[in-house]
Amino acid sequence: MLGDKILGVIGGSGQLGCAIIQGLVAANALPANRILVSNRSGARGDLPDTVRVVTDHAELVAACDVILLSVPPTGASEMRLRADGKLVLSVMAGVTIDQLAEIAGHDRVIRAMSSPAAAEQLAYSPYVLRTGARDDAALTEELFGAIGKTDALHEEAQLDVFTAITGPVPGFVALFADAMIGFARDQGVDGDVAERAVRQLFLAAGNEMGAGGPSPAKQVQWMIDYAGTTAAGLEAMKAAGVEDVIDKGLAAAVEKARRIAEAS
Ligand SMILES: NC(=O)C1=CN([C@@H]2O[C@H](COP(=O)(O)OP(=O)(O)OC[C@H]3O[C@@H](n4cnc5c(N)ncnc54)[C@H](O)[C@@H]3O)[C@@H](O)[C@H]2O)C=CC1
Ligand SMILES: O=C(O)[C@@H]1CCC=N1
Repeated sequence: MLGDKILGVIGGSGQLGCAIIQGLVAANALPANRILVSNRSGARGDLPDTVRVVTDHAELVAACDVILLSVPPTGASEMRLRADGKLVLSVMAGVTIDQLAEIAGHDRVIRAMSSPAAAEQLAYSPYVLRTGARDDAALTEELFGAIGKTDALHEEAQLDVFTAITGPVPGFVALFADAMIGFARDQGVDGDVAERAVRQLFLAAGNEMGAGGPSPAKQVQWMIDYAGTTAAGLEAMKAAGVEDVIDKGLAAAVEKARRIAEAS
């Protein structure tokens, strides 16, 4: 279905738009010659060669069946695509589905979140759709399924939660990794060794968590029940309020995503 369409990515030379295109092409979901990019700053080197780049949105809209918006949210709500009933999707943080309907000029719109892990087909891309796009769920799942995993959400507000937790990659995980590297360095471990060790840990943990198996909550409980060195560390972290700190940080990110709608 998606393979029969022409996809236009507005902002497709940017970090996220380019990663989505790379992932779609790598997954053979869409050949590069069926993708158009419209970008204010022109082409960028790592876009597949046969992606056509234009600077005029009207040219892209006229040529494409499906339009994906991936420009910065500031000022995005002022765009007017006059997309003539064509499916318009967005991966922009904070830009609401009502604003998307204004941008598209109709309500065949889908608001999603994704991440640059799309390039490796490892993004998580949840979405909500407006009534006018209710027949487009299968195509949307094909598109986002090709670049990772996807879910249909029923409450738009939850997209702001995923903007905070799965939009940035490695995002908050990098902070935890850096704290572990810092701890090892403070114990006298060479910086390069500490970094190599922690990168390997996160690779192993990521593979294990991504493969399914017991839930993270069960894994924590097993480590606590094992009553070894890790249990001592986990209990000390919990007693120091690590979960509250994470809650506060993520709540601040969600709040910022919600403020974007007012500012954009
Ligand atoms: N980078 C990330 O990790 C994530 C980004 N997002 C969202 O994706 C969107 C794009 O973000 P990035 O790719 O990081 O930004 P970016 O700054 O790397 O790329 C944006 C691109 O859009 C172009 N552009 C700006 N205004 C334009 C316009 N009016 N018409 C055509 N092109 C225009 C710029 O020249 C630039 O190439 C944002 O809305 C952001 O909230 C969402 C999840 C993760
Ligand atoms: O940090 C950001 O603003 C981008 C948008 C969503 C996730 N990362």
